[in-house]
Amino acid sequence: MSEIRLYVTASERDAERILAILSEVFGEEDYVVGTTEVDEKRDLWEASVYLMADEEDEVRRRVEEGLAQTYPDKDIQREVIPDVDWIAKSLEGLKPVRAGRFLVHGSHDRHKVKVNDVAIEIDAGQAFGTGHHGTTAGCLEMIHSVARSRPVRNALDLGTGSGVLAIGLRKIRNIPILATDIDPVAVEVAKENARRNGVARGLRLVTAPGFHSPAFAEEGPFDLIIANILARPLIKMAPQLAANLAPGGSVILSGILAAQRWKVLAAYNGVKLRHVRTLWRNGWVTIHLQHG
Ligand SMILES: C[S@@+](CC[C@H](N)C(=O)[O-])C[C@H]1O[C@@H](n2cnc3c(N)ncnc32)[C@H](O)[C@@H]1O
Repeated sequence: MSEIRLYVTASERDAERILAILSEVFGEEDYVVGTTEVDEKRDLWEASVYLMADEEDEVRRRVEEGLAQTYPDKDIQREVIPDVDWIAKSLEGLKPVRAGRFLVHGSHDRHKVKVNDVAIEIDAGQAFGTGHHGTTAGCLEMIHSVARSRPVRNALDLGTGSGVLAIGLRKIRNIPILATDIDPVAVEVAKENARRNGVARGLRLVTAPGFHSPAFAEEGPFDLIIANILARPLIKMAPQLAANLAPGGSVILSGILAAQRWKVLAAYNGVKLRHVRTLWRNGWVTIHLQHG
């Protein structure tokens, strides 16, 4: 189901006030709210709430009621963040992308791989993850740094898409990896990509929504869990994700807009995962958390 952003455009001061109103309206509920700067010179900001499409009428009514007293004339705008957007985004530009030691490239750019590159060959297709999106590149960079600094004996890539992250990790660490996706088409694409990159052995690919598969208990708990999904499902999954993490393990989260990061961090602090590092790429953040 698509995610929706309802937002109001205002000056920085008003956007902060509107954010306070939205925080009051939605309190401890599971909605991500935040402000984003749109145009510094014109002092234009957006205060937003993120929700699932089937909640739109109800959430819009509550936003209207919340703003009625102080901002009765503010226009509530909407943006659809459809799943298909992930694929469209991943098709943007097909030049090779560097992230850490990784070079993600299409088959037409095989000749551009240099000696020290860890090459991941992915052709744009039906699954998200060619390396062009800030979240994928951020995860690859973070995987490189975590794998270098911590013992990682097994890993989970939740929401694997094209398989790019699992393939990258398998290329630098000869460890068992479970990679899952809610979308069976993505799982098939990832299997093909794993074969093409010569890392099919040791990489188990499974179709599963969230943590609903016996594969997690069979392969886990994991020293490293990578999940590049959206902020809201990540927040919901925090307890299950923590339960599948080995003691002292690391988590890499992405798919999070900069304005959403505090809420994600709060959810994960609640399950005893502490913040280690945040990487920023094109308005998206990738977060490294550690158990204990
Ligand atoms: C942003 S893409 C990330 C793909 C790849 N890991 C990357 O970093 O480029 C998110 C992927 O998560 C999958 N996904 C979304 N919700 C999921 C869920 N609840 N459980 C498992 N996979 C999910 C989507 O089908 C999609 O392939």
